[in-house]
Amino acid sequence: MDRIGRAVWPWLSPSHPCLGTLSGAWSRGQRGRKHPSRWCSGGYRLVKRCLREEGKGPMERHRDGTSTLPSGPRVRPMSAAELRRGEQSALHCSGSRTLQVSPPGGGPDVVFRFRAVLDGACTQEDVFRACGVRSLGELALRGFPCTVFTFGQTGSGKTYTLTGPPPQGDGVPVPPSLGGIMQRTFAWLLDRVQHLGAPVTLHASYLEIYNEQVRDLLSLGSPRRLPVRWNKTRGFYVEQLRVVEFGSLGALMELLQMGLSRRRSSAHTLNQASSRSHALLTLYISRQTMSPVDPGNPVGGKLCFVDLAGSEKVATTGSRGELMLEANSINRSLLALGHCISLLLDPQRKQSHIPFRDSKLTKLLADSLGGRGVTLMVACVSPSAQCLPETLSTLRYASRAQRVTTRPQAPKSPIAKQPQRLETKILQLQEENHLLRSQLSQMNLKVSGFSGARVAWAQRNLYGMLQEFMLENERLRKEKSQLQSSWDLARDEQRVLAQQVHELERRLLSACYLHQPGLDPAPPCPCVMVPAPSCHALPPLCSCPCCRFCPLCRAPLAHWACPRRELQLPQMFGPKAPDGMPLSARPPPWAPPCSPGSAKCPRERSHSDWTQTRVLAEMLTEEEVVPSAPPLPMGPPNTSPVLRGGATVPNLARRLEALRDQIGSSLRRSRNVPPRSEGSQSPSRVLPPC
Ligand SMILES: Nc1ncnc2c1ncn2[C@@H]1O[C@H](COP(=O)(O)OP(=O)(O)OP(=O)(O)O)[C@@H](O)[C@H]1O
Repeated sequence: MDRIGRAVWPWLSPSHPCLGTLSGAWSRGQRGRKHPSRWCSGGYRLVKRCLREEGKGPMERHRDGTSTLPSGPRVRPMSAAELRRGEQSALHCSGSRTLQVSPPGGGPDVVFRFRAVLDGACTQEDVFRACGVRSLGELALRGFPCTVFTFGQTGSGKTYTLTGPPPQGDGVPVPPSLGGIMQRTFAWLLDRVQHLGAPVTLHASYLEIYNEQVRDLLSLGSPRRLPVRWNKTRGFYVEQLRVVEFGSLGALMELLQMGLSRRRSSAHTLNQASSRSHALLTLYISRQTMSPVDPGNPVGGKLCFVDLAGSEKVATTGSRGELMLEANSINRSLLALGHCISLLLDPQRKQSHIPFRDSKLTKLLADSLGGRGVTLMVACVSPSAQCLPETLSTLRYASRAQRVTTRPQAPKSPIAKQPQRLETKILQLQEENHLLRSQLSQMNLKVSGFSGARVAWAQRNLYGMLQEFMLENERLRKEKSQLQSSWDLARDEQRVLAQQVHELERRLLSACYLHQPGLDPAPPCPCVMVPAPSCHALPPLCSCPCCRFCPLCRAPLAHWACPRRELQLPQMFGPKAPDGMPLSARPPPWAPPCSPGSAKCPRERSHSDWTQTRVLAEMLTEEEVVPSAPPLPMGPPNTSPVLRGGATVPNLARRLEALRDQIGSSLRRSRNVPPRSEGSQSPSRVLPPC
C-alpha cells in the first residue's frame, strides 16, 4: 500500500491559510534496525504523546511497530531579481497536499503528493508552528537527540527559514517578526524551561564545516580548525569544541549572532549572501528528572540546528576561483549526505554499511540520520522555472523521505539498564535449567531401560550400602563417646597429680618442723629395686630417698611398677597391704579419695588402669599436665618431654625429686644419719642382680 496515499497531515486544519498553496516541510526520524522488537517502544509513545500535547496529532504507526513523521516541502516566494528577469513559476499547488511541477515549454507535469505544503505566503511564525519544532524541543527536554536541518538549492531560503534574513550590518539583530525557526525555538525553550519546575542546565556550541574543515564559531580567538574524533560512547564528536553555558534568551541570541557574523558567506549570481559552509548550532539540555524511580538522574538531550550550504551549478552561479573550490567542496559533502540518505531510505540496503565517514558533514550528522534521535528536515525549493532541475531533485528527495520509518529510542538511565542485566541473568538461568532438565531426562531414560532383575539388584545394593553407612555412623558415635570419657579421666588424673605435689610440699614442711637432732636413725629402706626399662617410665611411688636410684645403673627408679618391689614389700607390710588390698591393685597414694555416689571409686582401679589413663591423658591433652615419668637419666639437663602441639611438659617430676631430697635430708638431720655417698651400698640392698 502506498504510504503517501494513506498519509495525512495532521498539523494543519482545513482552514489553514497555507492549504491550497505550494509549501511544506518534511521530516524523518532515525533509521530502523534489524530487530525492531528489541527496541524500546517508549520512544514512540513519548513522541506520540508529545505531538498530542502540542495539538498536532499523532504520528502514523505501522503494524511492524515503526512510525512515520509528517513531512512536506516549503517554497519561498519569487525574489525581486527573479521577477525582474521575468522568470516564470513552475510550481503549482493543487489541493492541500499535491504539488504540481509544470516545466516551461509544455513538457509533462510531475505531481508530488505530500502531507501538506507551505508556500511563500506563510510567515515565519506559520512555519515554526507548522513544522513541529516544539515537539522536537519537548523530546529534547526528555533526553532525545533531535535535529532540524534544511536542505535545498542555493538561494532557496534555507538560512532564511532557520535564522531569518541575513543581518544588514554588524550587531544589527534580525527583527523578531522575521526571526526563523531557531530564534523562535530559543524563546519557546527558555520559556518552557522556566515552567518546568526542575533545574535545567543549557549549553550551546556553534561550528561550521568549511572546505571539509571544522571551525569553532564560538572560539575565544579567531575560528580555528578542530579535529573530528570517534569513540564508542560518544560516536563522532568535535574535539576541543567550545561549549558555552547560557541562562537567558539574550545570551543565546548573542551566541547566535556571534556565529552568524563569523560564518563564511559570499555573493554569487543566485544569492547575494550565500553561505559557503554548513553550520551546526547545538543546544545541550541537561535536566534533573523528578521521576520517583530514578530521582535526580540528569537527562541529557540535545537539539541541533543544521543550516546546510546549498547545492549549486557552477555554471549557473558563475563561481570562479575560491568560490568554485567552495562550491566543489559543498557539492561533494552534499553528495555524500545524499548517498547516506539514499542508503537509509532503501529497505533492501538499509542494513548494509552506511558510509558516514565519507565527509565531515555525514560524520557529524550520523547520529541524527542513523542513530536514536528524531530529525526534522525542511526541504526548501525555489519556484523559479530557471531552477527547475534542482527543485525536482530536492522534491524527489523529499518525496522519498516520506517513506522513512522512524523508531525513536527512549534514553536509558543506569537504573533502566538494570532490568536488562536481570533479563540476561534470567536467560542464563533458564539455559541452566534446560540443561539440568535434559540431564535428568537422560538419567530417567537409563533407569527405565533397566530390567526388573537389575532394578532389584540395584535396590539391594543400595540398601546394603545404606546399612553399612548406618553401622559406620554408629561405630563412629561410640568411638567419640569413648574418647570423651578418656578425656574426662585424663583431666581427673591431672587434678590428682596436682594434689600429689601439694601433699609432698606439705610433707616437706612437716619434716622440717619435726627435725629433732639426737633421735635414732631410721631403718634402711627395705624396698630394693631392680632397674628395668619399664621402671624408668613410671613414677616413683615411694618417697624414701634411698629408693631414688637403681643400685646397678644408678638411674632414677620408678619402682612402684617393678615386680621386685612387691617381693620386698611384704617384708614390711606382710603379703597384703594394711588395708587388705593387693599391692598390684593398690592405687597410688596421691589418688583422689572415693567420692560418695561416684560410679567407680578411683581407689578400686588397678595399676594398669591408672597407667593407661595417664598415657592416654598425655596423648590427648595439649594443656599442662603432671609428668608421668621421672627426668630422663641420659638426656640433657633441661630436656623435657614435649606434648603434641609442641607444648613442653612442665617438669613437675623434678620438683617432686627436689622435694623428696629436701624431705630426706631433713629426716637424716633429725635422725643424725650421715649423708649417703654415691658408692656406698646398704647391706639390705645386696640382692640378686636384675
Ligand atoms: N520565505 C521567504 N520570504 C522572503 N524572502 C525569502 C524567503 N526565503 C528566502 N528569502 C530570501 O531569499 C534569499 C536567499 O535566501 P537564503 O540565503 O536563505 O538562501 P539559502 O538557501 O540559504 O542560500 P545559500 O545556500 O546560498 O546560503 C535571501 O535574500 C532571503 O531573504
